[in-house]
Amino acid sequence: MHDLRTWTSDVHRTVDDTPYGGGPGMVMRPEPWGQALDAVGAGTLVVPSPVGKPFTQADAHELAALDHLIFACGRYEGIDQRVIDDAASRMPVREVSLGDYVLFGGEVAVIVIMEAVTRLLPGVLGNADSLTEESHAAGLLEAPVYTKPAAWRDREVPDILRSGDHGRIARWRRDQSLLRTAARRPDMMASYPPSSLDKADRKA
Ligand SMILES: COC(=O)c1ccnc(N)c1
Repeated sequence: MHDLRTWTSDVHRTVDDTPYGGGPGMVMRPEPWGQALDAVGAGTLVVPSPVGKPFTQADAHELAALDHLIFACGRYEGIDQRVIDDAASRMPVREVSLGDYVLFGGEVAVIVIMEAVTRLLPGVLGNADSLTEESHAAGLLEAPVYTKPAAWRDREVPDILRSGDHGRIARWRRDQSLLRTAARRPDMMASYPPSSLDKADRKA
Protein backbone atom coordinates (compact mmCIF):
# COMPACT_ATOMS: atom_id res chain seq x y z
CA MET A 1 0.00 0.00 0.00
CA HIS A 2 1.41 3.37 -0.96
CA ASP A 3 0.24 6.83 0.09
CA LEU A 4 0.15 8.97 -3.07
CA ARG A 5 0.91 12.05 -0.96
CA THR A 6 4.40 10.62 -0.43
CA TRP A 7 5.14 11.94 -3.92
CA THR A 8 3.84 15.49 -3.41
CA SER A 9 6.09 18.44 -2.67
CA ASP A 10 3.78 21.24 -1.55
CA VAL A 11 2.93 22.00 2.04
CA HIS A 12 -0.64 20.80 1.60
CA ARG A 13 0.52 17.58 -0.14
CA THR A 14 -1.96 18.23 -2.98
CA VAL A 15 -2.96 15.34 -5.23
CA ASP A 16 -5.81 16.97 -7.15
CA ASP A 17 -6.64 20.11 -9.10
CA THR A 18 -9.43 21.63 -11.17
CA PRO A 19 -10.19 20.06 -14.56
CA TYR A 20 -9.00 21.75 -17.77
CA GLY A 21 -12.04 22.59 -19.85
CA GLY A 22 -14.08 23.24 -16.73
CA GLY A 23 -16.69 20.98 -15.19
CA PRO A 24 -17.46 19.74 -11.70
CA GLY A 25 -15.10 18.07 -9.27
CA MET A 26 -11.36 17.65 -9.22
CA VAL A 27 -8.87 15.61 -11.26
CA MET A 28 -5.89 13.73 -9.80
CA ARG A 29 -2.65 15.50 -10.73
CA PRO A 30 -0.14 13.68 -12.98
CA GLU A 31 3.07 14.51 -11.10
CA PRO A 32 2.45 12.49 -7.91
CA TRP A 33 1.08 9.57 -9.92
CA GLY A 34 4.01 9.58 -12.33
CA GLN A 35 6.56 9.52 -9.52
CA ALA A 36 4.58 6.91 -7.58
CA LEU A 37 4.38 4.55 -10.55
CA ASP A 38 8.08 5.11 -11.27
CA ALA A 39 8.83 4.15 -7.67
CA VAL A 40 6.85 0.89 -7.63
CA GLY A 41 8.54 -0.33 -10.80
CA ALA A 42 7.24 -2.29 -13.78
CA GLY A 43 4.40 -4.77 -13.77
CA THR A 44 0.88 -4.83 -15.16
CA LEU A 45 -0.99 -1.72 -14.11
CA VAL A 46 -4.63 -2.34 -13.26
CA VAL A 47 -6.77 0.79 -13.00
CA PRO A 48 -10.32 0.23 -11.73
CA SER A 49 -12.51 2.78 -13.47
CA PRO A 50 -16.13 3.31 -14.59
CA VAL A 51 -14.78 3.77 -18.12
CA GLY A 52 -12.81 0.53 -18.10
CA LYS A 53 -13.37 -2.73 -19.94
CA PRO A 54 -15.90 -4.92 -18.08
CA PHE A 55 -13.96 -7.18 -15.71
CA THR A 56 -14.74 -10.86 -16.27
CA GLN A 57 -13.71 -14.24 -14.89
CA ALA A 58 -11.48 -14.59 -17.96
CA ASP A 59 -9.70 -11.38 -16.93
CA ALA A 60 -9.28 -12.77 -13.41
CA HIS A 61 -7.61 -15.86 -14.87
CA GLU A 62 -5.31 -13.72 -17.02
CA LEU A 63 -4.28 -11.54 -14.08
CA ALA A 64 -3.76 -14.63 -11.87
CA ALA A 65 -1.10 -15.80 -14.34
CA LEU A 66 0.96 -12.61 -14.03
CA ASP A 67 3.87 -12.07 -11.64
CA HIS A 68 3.46 -8.41 -10.70
CA LEU A 69 0.20 -6.51 -10.51
CA ILE A 70 0.10 -2.82 -9.67
CA PHE A 71 -3.29 -1.33 -8.70
CA ALA A 72 -3.90 2.39 -9.10
CA CYS A 73 -6.88 3.65 -7.10
CA GLY A 74 -8.35 6.80 -8.57
CA ARG A 75 -10.57 9.26 -6.68
CA TYR A 76 -12.52 12.40 -7.46
CA GLU A 77 -13.30 12.74 -11.20
CA GLY A 78 -10.42 10.46 -12.08
CA ILE A 79 -6.72 10.42 -12.86
CA ASP A 80 -5.18 12.78 -15.46
CA GLN A 81 -5.24 10.77 -18.71
CA ARG A 82 -1.55 11.40 -19.32
CA VAL A 83 -0.72 9.18 -16.32
CA ILE A 84 -2.41 6.23 -18.03
CA ASP A 85 -0.84 7.08 -21.40
CA ASP A 86 2.64 7.50 -19.90
CA ALA A 87 2.39 4.22 -17.98
CA ALA A 88 1.15 2.42 -21.10
CA SER A 89 4.38 3.46 -22.86
CA ARG A 90 6.33 1.42 -20.28
CA MET A 91 4.07 -1.43 -19.11
CA PRO A 92 0.74 -3.19 -19.87
CA VAL A 93 -2.20 -1.17 -18.56
CA ARG A 94 -5.72 -2.50 -17.98
CA GLU A 95 -8.54 -0.12 -17.15
CA VAL A 96 -11.31 -2.33 -15.79
CA SER A 97 -14.88 -1.70 -14.74
CA LEU A 98 -16.82 -3.87 -12.26
CA GLY A 99 -20.16 -2.78 -13.67
CA ASP A 100 -22.20 0.20 -14.79
CA TYR A 101 -21.98 2.29 -11.64
CA VAL A 102 -19.64 4.81 -9.99
CA LEU A 103 -17.79 4.48 -6.66
CA PHE A 104 -16.02 7.06 -4.49
CA GLY A 105 -12.69 5.51 -5.37
CA GLY A 106 -10.98 2.50 -6.87
CA GLU A 107 -10.01 0.95 -3.53
CA VAL A 108 -13.12 -1.17 -3.04
CA ALA A 109 -12.93 -2.31 -6.66
CA VAL A 110 -9.31 -3.39 -6.09
CA ILE A 111 -10.43 -5.54 -3.15
CA VAL A 112 -12.99 -7.24 -5.40
CA ILE A 113 -10.47 -7.78 -8.20
CA MET A 114 -7.83 -9.08 -5.78
CA GLU A 115 -10.27 -11.62 -4.35
CA ALA A 116 -11.37 -12.77 -7.82
CA VAL A 117 -7.70 -13.19 -8.80
CA THR A 118 -6.14 -14.64 -5.65
CA ARG A 119 -8.77 -17.37 -5.28
CA LEU A 120 -7.56 -18.71 -8.62
CA LEU A 121 -3.96 -19.07 -7.45
CA PRO A 122 -2.75 -22.65 -6.93
CA GLY A 123 -3.37 -23.94 -3.43
CA VAL A 124 -5.64 -21.10 -2.37
CA LEU A 125 -8.92 -22.99 -2.74
CA GLY A 126 -9.10 -26.28 -0.84
CA ASN A 127 -10.82 -28.02 -3.73
CA ALA A 128 -9.63 -26.91 -7.16
CA ASP A 129 -12.68 -28.64 -8.68
CA SER A 130 -14.76 -25.77 -7.35
CA LEU A 131 -13.16 -23.57 -9.98
CA THR A 132 -14.34 -25.65 -12.92
CA GLU A 133 -17.99 -25.91 -11.77
CA GLU A 134 -18.62 -22.34 -10.65
CA SER A 135 -20.54 -19.67 -12.48
CA HIS A 136 -18.78 -18.15 -15.50
CA ALA A 137 -16.17 -20.93 -15.50
CA ALA A 138 -17.76 -22.64 -18.52
CA GLY A 139 -19.42 -19.53 -19.88
CA LEU A 140 -22.69 -20.22 -18.04
CA LEU A 141 -24.27 -19.40 -14.69
CA GLU A 142 -24.03 -22.20 -12.15
CA ALA A 143 -27.00 -24.51 -11.55
CA PRO A 144 -28.96 -24.18 -8.28
CA VAL A 145 -27.31 -25.89 -5.30
CA TYR A 146 -28.90 -27.77 -2.39
CA THR A 147 -27.77 -29.46 0.81
CA LYS A 148 -29.39 -31.28 3.75
CA PRO A 149 -32.14 -31.49 4.90
CA ALA A 150 -33.91 -33.13 1.93
CA ALA A 151 -37.11 -31.27 2.87
CA TRP A 152 -37.24 -27.78 4.35
CA ARG A 153 -40.35 -25.64 4.84
CA ASP A 154 -42.23 -28.07 2.56
CA ARG A 155 -39.64 -27.57 -0.19
CA GLU A 156 -37.96 -30.75 -1.45
CA VAL A 157 -34.52 -31.11 -3.02
CA PRO A 158 -34.96 -32.12 -6.71
CA ASP A 159 -35.14 -35.94 -6.79
CA ILE A 160 -32.53 -36.14 -9.53
CA LEU A 161 -29.86 -34.84 -7.15
CA ARG A 162 -30.56 -37.68 -4.74
CA SER A 163 -30.69 -40.38 -7.46
CA GLY A 164 -26.99 -41.23 -7.46
CA ASP A 165 -27.07 -41.24 -11.28
CA HIS A 166 -24.13 -38.92 -11.93
CA GLY A 167 -24.62 -38.82 -15.68
CA ARG A 168 -28.22 -37.65 -15.32
CA ILE A 169 -27.23 -35.27 -12.54
CA ALA A 170 -24.58 -33.68 -14.78
CA ARG A 171 -27.19 -33.35 -17.55
CA TRP A 172 -29.73 -31.80 -15.16
CA ARG A 173 -27.15 -29.31 -13.93
CA ARG A 174 -26.19 -28.35 -17.48
CA ASP A 175 -29.85 -27.86 -18.38
CA GLN A 176 -30.41 -25.75 -15.28
CA SER A 177 -27.33 -23.67 -16.12
CA LEU A 178 -28.60 -23.06 -19.63
CA LEU A 179 -32.10 -22.12 -18.41
CA ARG A 180 -30.72 -19.78 -15.72
CA THR A 181 -28.25 -18.17 -18.09
CA ALA A 182 -30.86 -17.69 -20.81
CA ALA A 183 -33.24 -16.08 -18.30
CA ARG A 184 -30.75 -13.82 -16.51
CA ARG A 185 -27.82 -13.31 -18.87
CA PRO A 186 -28.89 -13.54 -22.52
CA ASP A 187 -25.65 -11.73 -23.34
CA MET A 188 -23.70 -14.74 -22.08
CA MET A 189 -25.85 -17.10 -24.16
CA ALA A 190 -25.01 -15.06 -27.26
CA SER A 191 -21.33 -15.74 -26.73
CA TYR A 192 -21.74 -19.24 -25.33
CA PRO A 193 -19.44 -21.51 -27.38
CA PRO A 194 -21.43 -24.61 -28.59
CA SER A 195 -18.04 -26.31 -28.83
CA SER A 196 -17.91 -26.43 -25.05
CA LEU A 197 -20.98 -28.71 -24.87
CA ASP A 198 -19.81 -31.90 -23.21
CA LYS A 199 -19.92 -35.30 -24.93
CA ALA A 200 -23.24 -36.19 -23.30
CA ASP A 201 -24.80 -33.13 -24.94
CA ARG A 202 -23.35 -34.04 -28.32
CA LYS A 203 -24.68 -37.64 -28.16
CA ALA A 204 -28.24 -36.37 -27.48
C1 LIG B 1 -13.40 5.16 -8.95
O1 LIG B 1 -13.65 3.85 -9.47
C2 LIG B 1 -14.95 3.56 -9.83
O2 LIG B 1 -15.86 4.36 -9.67
C3 LIG B 1 -15.18 2.25 -10.45
C4 LIG B 1 -14.15 1.30 -10.52
C5 LIG B 1 -14.43 0.07 -11.13
N1 LIG B 1 -15.66 -0.21 -11.64
C6 LIG B 1 -16.64 0.71 -11.57
N2 LIG B 1 -17.85 0.41 -12.12
C7 LIG B 1 -16.44 1.96 -10.98
